Amino acid sequence: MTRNNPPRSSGRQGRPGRTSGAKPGQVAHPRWSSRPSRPEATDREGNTARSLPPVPGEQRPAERPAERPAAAKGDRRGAQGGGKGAQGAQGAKGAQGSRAAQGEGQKKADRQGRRPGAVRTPKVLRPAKPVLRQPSGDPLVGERYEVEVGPVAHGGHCVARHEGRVLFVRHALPGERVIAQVTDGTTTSRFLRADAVEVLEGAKERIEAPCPFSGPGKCGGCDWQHVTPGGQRKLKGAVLTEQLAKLAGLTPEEARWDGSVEPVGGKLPAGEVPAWRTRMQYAVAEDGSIGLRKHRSHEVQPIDRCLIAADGVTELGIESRDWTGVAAVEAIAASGSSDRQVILRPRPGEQLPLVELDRETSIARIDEQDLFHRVHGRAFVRERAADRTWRVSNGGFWQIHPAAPDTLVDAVLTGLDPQWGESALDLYCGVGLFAGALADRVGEEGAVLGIESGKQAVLDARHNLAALENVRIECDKVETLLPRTGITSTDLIVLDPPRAGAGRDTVAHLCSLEARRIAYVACDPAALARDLAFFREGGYRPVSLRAFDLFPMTHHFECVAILEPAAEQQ
Ligand SMILES: C[S@@+](CC[C@H](N)C(=O)[O-])C[C@H]1O[C@@H](n2cnc3c(N)ncnc32)[C@H](O)[C@@H]1O
Repeated sequence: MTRNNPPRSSGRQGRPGRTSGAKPGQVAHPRWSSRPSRPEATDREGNTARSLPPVPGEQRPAERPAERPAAAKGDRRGAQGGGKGAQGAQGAKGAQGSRAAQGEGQKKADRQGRRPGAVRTPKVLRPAKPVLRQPSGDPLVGERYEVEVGPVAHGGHCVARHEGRVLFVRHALPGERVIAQVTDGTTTSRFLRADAVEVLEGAKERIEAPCPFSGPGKCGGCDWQHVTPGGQRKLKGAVLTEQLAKLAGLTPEEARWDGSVEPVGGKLPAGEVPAWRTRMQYAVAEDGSIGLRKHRSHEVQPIDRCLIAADGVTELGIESRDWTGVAAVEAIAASGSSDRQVILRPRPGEQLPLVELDRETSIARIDEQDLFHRVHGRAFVRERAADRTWRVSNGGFWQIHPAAPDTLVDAVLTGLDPQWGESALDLYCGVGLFAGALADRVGEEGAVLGIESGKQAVLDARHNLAALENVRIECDKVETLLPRTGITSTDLIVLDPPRAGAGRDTVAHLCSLEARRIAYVACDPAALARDLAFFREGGYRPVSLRAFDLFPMTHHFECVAILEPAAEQQ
């Protein structure tokens, strides 16, 4: 079979003459190759030159069936993210669909004047368009109410009430008495948003915010600069407890969670802020000063330093430059290598300025058609984690906290306890982090199938895991490709979906595969809790749940839930 062919629908993909050892329909144990036939330049959204339609009259060399491009439409990182159509041969119907999609893509490309080989860029660097909504009722913005602050809620704010109306209050802590100033809402709003602008009675976890740009009306990046590190983790734990109860009907005990949110990255001296953010997205004000967006706003809070930015980012000196003519700047400092990448979006009609930074860095540009261009240096950074070097191209997905990949891989492997010869799925696999770790454990008698919708991430994953013949990476949406594989059982599953989670249909499908264990890596506790309820419907229960503080100073955190068939737990 051709190297990059997807699994055959029988699920038996062993090399001719070789016994795979897989049950019928199980992820088989062939010598899958992760090697792409030919590496191609693509952007972080995954469009390759070949996946874009040819310009009229252009002749392209004939493509091997396994390399037939999927669809012309680009993937989107995160919840939006999937390409259209599986890569590779899906039979005549699939090929026709693919060609039809290309035709559509061609029309769209013609409309947009897109060049062949040009690649799309993610939403993240696109200037946001203001949404114009006409609110009903009289505006209450600026009104001040004295309130007693109630529990923390999902999203980084606390809940309070004033004359029966719910307020979501930022910069507050449970149990405090504060003056809350309304930032959003009218007399008819279901709830109001507010900032605690004055603290009348503070909680014991309250501290002076170390960052001068944090606070009411300022930078929207950190939610909890005013809270001790231990207090932040308690808040995150309270949010997880509440989401589990509300959306999964589970107590911490039932979820097999000890109630802690584990600190990551070692203890710092009191008052010091962890510099963990290896990827920063800066916004640029009209006057060229750089900063970060205010909370729920397109306004820029100018900054001269971000305390949570990793040293490798801070050292670039981005904040001390004039960025006139630029709309957005993204900076990446890899962990375990000295690679740095800065991705710039010039304002419409403006040329890329001469970029002089304090450290050597690769530069890329995003043009008005959202196309990604390498300006100089590499189009990728090399990250080091889980005993491997990982190529991550064009600002594609990689965990932001430098300790996150190792922490999550360790939690997944500890929870799944992969055995030699087992088969595994790595869903939403990005550049292959968990697939690589699983492949080492299941060995050459085992097999790992990774599924990822971002085409560039797939190329990176295939490159990163090229030495592992027991890994295969496929490019498509999980929900589209998985049912088409014909795989009816597997031993292990890792899923690491975007914030929106996996959803009912995907979870139902996963439950039908009769995996011995499932590891669910989740960055949103609400999506996790909802999906745990779906897993329960499918007969799976958590046997362990861990939460990690991988986003200090913000309300975000990461969870790893390990699930087993409920029957096994009796
Ligand atoms: C949270 S990241 C996890 C990546 C990887 N597991 C890691 O730790 O580096 C989620 C990944 O899912 C991809 N993705 C988003 N929606 C998808 C979908 N419907 N099907 C497959 N992949 C998807 C994104 O492109 C992204 O790479």
